[in-house]
Amino acid sequence: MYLLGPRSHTSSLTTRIRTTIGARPTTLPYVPRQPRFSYAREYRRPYSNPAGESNERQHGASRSSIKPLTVFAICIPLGCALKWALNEDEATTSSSANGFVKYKLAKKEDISSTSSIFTLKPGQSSTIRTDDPATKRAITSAQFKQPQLQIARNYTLLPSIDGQDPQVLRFLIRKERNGEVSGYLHRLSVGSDIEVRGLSAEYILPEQVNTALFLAGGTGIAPAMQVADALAGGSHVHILWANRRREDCRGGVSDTARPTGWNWDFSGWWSPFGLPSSGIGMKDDVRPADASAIVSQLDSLKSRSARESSKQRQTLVDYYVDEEGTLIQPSEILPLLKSAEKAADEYERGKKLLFVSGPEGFINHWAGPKQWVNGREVQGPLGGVLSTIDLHDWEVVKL
Ligand SMILES: Cc1cc2nc3c(=O)[nH]c(=O)nc-3n(C[C@H](O)[C@H](O)[C@H](O)COP(=O)(O)OP(=O)(O)OC[C@H]3O[C@@H](n4cnc5c(N)ncnc54)[C@H](O)[C@@H]3O)c2cc1C
Repeated sequence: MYLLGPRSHTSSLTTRIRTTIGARPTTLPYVPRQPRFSYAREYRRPYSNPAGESNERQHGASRSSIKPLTVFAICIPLGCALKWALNEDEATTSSSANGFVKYKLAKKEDISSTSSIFTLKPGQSSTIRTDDPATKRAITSAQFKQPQLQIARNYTLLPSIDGQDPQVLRFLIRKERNGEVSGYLHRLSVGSDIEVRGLSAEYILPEQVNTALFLAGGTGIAPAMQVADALAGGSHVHILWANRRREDCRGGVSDTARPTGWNWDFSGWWSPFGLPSSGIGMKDDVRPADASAIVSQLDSLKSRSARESSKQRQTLVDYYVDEEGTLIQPSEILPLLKSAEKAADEYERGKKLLFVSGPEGFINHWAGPKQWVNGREVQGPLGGVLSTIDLHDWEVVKL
């Protein structure tokens, strides 16, 4: 029997709400969500600017004769506007009204033609810390503000790399075609201000995890990396990472041997990304020298787990590339589930978690859509390909 969830737990943890700038700051354990790649538009509050308001009044005043009362009426709003403008930095950097704090875009590292790693450094005094013990076993994301449109989107925090300042934040952000926030972020130059709010937890890992198996699509690798980081050395982690193009996972070499006859004809096999499958077979047996920063970080996570654990608790990564016709097959998942179950019986207990993370189409294909209940998004029943597999006591988590 499979469990989808733990349902009540994850439904509250992974609840997705439309996010407005004016909403309360979100901190653990409250977990707001907004659609990952869903086309739902978020509520937009019209941009209101106290300075603009005062200008209007100023304009109105200039049409009338200048009387002492009028001067007074002009000065007060002008003074307020000036004070607001001068205090703006303080307000946005101190967990203020809307909880956003100012960061500087310190580095933008291209991973592919559509995605980059954004490295953020604190703008002023108040920051979001990545070493908070409360977030140690959580999959966390932060919200980025698009100031002109007054909308915000979630981006999953990448785990720290060796020697990283705990005040620094890193994110893998894909530029969506016509995407409002991702487009805005990708247009920013290094040194620009970015307003960020968070962190919030999408999911908190149970105390005892035996195995975490990830079906990750595209930027869905970020939560997989957080889990691999949190469980390194203590649990078995196996990530199956699917991408549209090789450039997204440049230099990635799969750990698990392929089944014989891997160069099957994939025509007709449904691609979760909607691209035609060419059936040209694996290409990741040759690792270019210039592995992407994400692949390098995955390699570091694998080395760390190998150093810190026995063979049964290692981190493995397999790469799948749409344009190469290598797609995650249901027939590959079953043996992985079985071998993890066998290892669990032999070595130790703990939960067996099967995560599905990535674009909406990817999640729908593997685990069925999430559902909206009373304005909140919940896990919904298990559907898709995984519903046709006997999952025993694996828990499925849609991220
Ligand atoms: C918890 C969580 C974590 C996330 N983590 C990451 C992450 O680490 N990295 C990452 O890159 N993303 C992540 N996302 C997704 C991210 O939050 C955004 O959804 C994504 O960047 C798109 O936002 P946008 O404003 O750029 O695009 P939107 O403006 O919201 O548009 C999204 C897509 O919809 C299309 N679209 C817009 N309007 C319409 C319309 N009317 N009709 C048809 N199509 C339309 C656009 O062309 C675009 O392709 C995460 C989401 C969640 C919920």
